[in-house]
Amino acid sequence: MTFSVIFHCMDLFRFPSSSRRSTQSETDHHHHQLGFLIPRISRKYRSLSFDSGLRLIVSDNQSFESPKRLVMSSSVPNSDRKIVTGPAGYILEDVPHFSDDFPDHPTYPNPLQDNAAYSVVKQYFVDEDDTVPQKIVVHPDSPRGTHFRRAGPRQRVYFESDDVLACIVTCGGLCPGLNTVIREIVCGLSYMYGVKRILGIDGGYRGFYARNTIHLDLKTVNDIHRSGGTILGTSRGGHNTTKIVDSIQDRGINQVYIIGGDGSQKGAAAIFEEIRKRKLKVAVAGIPKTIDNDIPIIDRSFGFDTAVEEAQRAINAAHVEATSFENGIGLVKLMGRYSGFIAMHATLASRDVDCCLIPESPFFLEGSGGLFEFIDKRLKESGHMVIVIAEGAGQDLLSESMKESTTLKDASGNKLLQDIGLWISQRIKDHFAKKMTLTLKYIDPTYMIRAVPSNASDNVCCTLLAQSAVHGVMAGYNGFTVGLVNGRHTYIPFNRITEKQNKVVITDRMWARLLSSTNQPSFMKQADKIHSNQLVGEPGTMKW
Ligand SMILES: Nc1ncnc2c1ncn2[C@@H]1O[C@H](COP(=O)(O)OP(=O)(O)OP(=O)(O)O)[C@@H](O)[C@H]1O
Ligand SMILES: O=P(O)(O)OC[C@H]1O[C@](O)(CO)[C@@H](O)[C@@H]1O
Ligand SMILES: [Mg+2]
Repeated sequence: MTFSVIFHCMDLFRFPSSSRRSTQSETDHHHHQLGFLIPRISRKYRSLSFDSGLRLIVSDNQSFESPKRLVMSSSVPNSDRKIVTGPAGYILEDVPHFSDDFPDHPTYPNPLQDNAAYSVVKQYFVDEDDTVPQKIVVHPDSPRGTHFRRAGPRQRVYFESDDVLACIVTCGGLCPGLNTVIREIVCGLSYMYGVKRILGIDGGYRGFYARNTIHLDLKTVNDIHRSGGTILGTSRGGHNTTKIVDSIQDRGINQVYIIGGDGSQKGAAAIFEEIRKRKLKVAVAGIPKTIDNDIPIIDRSFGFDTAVEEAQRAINAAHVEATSFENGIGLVKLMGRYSGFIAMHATLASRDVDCCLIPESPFFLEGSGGLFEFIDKRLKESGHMVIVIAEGAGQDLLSESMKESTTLKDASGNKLLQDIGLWISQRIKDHFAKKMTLTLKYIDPTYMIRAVPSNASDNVCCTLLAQSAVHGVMAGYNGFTVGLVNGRHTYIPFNRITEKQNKVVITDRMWARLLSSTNQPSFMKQADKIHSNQLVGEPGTMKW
């Protein structure tokens, strides 16, 4: 149920859910019906709660001449989506802010202004109106489209250093850089904002209510960025929103930093909604983490660059094995439960891969246009072959062959995969057994790739993400995931991060680049080709 809100000057009018714009007389009529003043707050937004639980947040610096339309949704869990429109189709998908719920919340000068390291920077604080466009490839008459609030420090903060009790939790699968993000949240809070009380949550979400906390300070995190994994431990499952928020409330925690993938960010959104319902002055910030790069909107997730770089070692080994034997095949399985970004980018980086198989691009084995036909052709051409397959690819073929219909799930509800690498290796060996001498070596570096420390580029990425999260929380922003959008750090509403999974779009130019680098066929049957043409959707968020 969405209410269109037309407001003029200092008043707010609520109209029945319709997108029509009201005439002045109707507006006057509604004004009398809803005639109420909205408490002024110290920011551009003022909030108003109706008994229906709907909360509308409007910006009040509107002049009569330039009425804006604010579309709000009262559907849970995004009860306070803040969408502001502007000229030429400008849309800001803003994030919640402390002042939305606590209009009289005190603010303090940002201690950074007295910090020697930052005082030399001319324009260190981010301007209130700085926003970042989601789409940067535009035409002269394109509408300006969706923007997100730019990350960074603001002039005023909503926490006094000694009042802060922050906690950090890591959830889901491992990813290079987890420890760097933990380290830089601790360093950012300590060095930039003088915060001394920071807790680690032990073992993922369940640690909130089932474990003691871990003390974090500059000393304990000093060199953790050199190790893979997470010093806090992680887990899947165990997200009990009530128990988690009870623990946050009982412990007096007022800042929660959640480092995790798409599942964790959904968990963060649920925690934020519960905190809001309880009217707790607690900030919740998500730092997106996934080796699969399956989180939408952001340019890429931290750890992805390291994972692609690490995958090169396995692909190179596969290439050495394949070229050392007659009709040698080196087959490498990489991570990618639902999204094939690692396999795609590792293949493009290597230039030695003859065939890349990902979950988003269906393939079949037997018959004309199938994988076996292509292997036969490639071995005849060059006598060796390297195949890279994402662990989520071909699961349908495997389930069919094993006559398995039930899909097992992990504690978080993610699909538990069969080992496609082992299965397809056996199928290839069986198929060519009577046709030619073939030597196939199967390499599975999946966990090796995600358990390593982050490389230099990801370390910088982790540092800036962590600092942006700290700046945002201290500035009173709430219920956001921090993320790089077109090279700029932004605060993204949870609902945008959790609305879908980022997948390789096989009608995108990037996939075409891959096909032209491996010269593999599309492996699509005619029916799939028609279906995929219908799939032409948003280009993937990979900005290449
Ligand atoms: N829809 C959801 N609502 C609340 N909590 C969730 C939801 N989905 C997942 N979670 C919780 O978030 C945590 C992490 O989820 P999950 O295991 O899916 O990993 P992830 O965060 O997606 O990371 P990765 O994909 O990198 O493994 C788990 O504790 C899980 O219980
Ligand atoms: O960590 P687990 O439970 O073995 O799950 C492995 C999955 O986690 C990921 O590493 C991240 O989601 C996937 O690439 C992989 O399929
Ligand atoms: Mg996930």
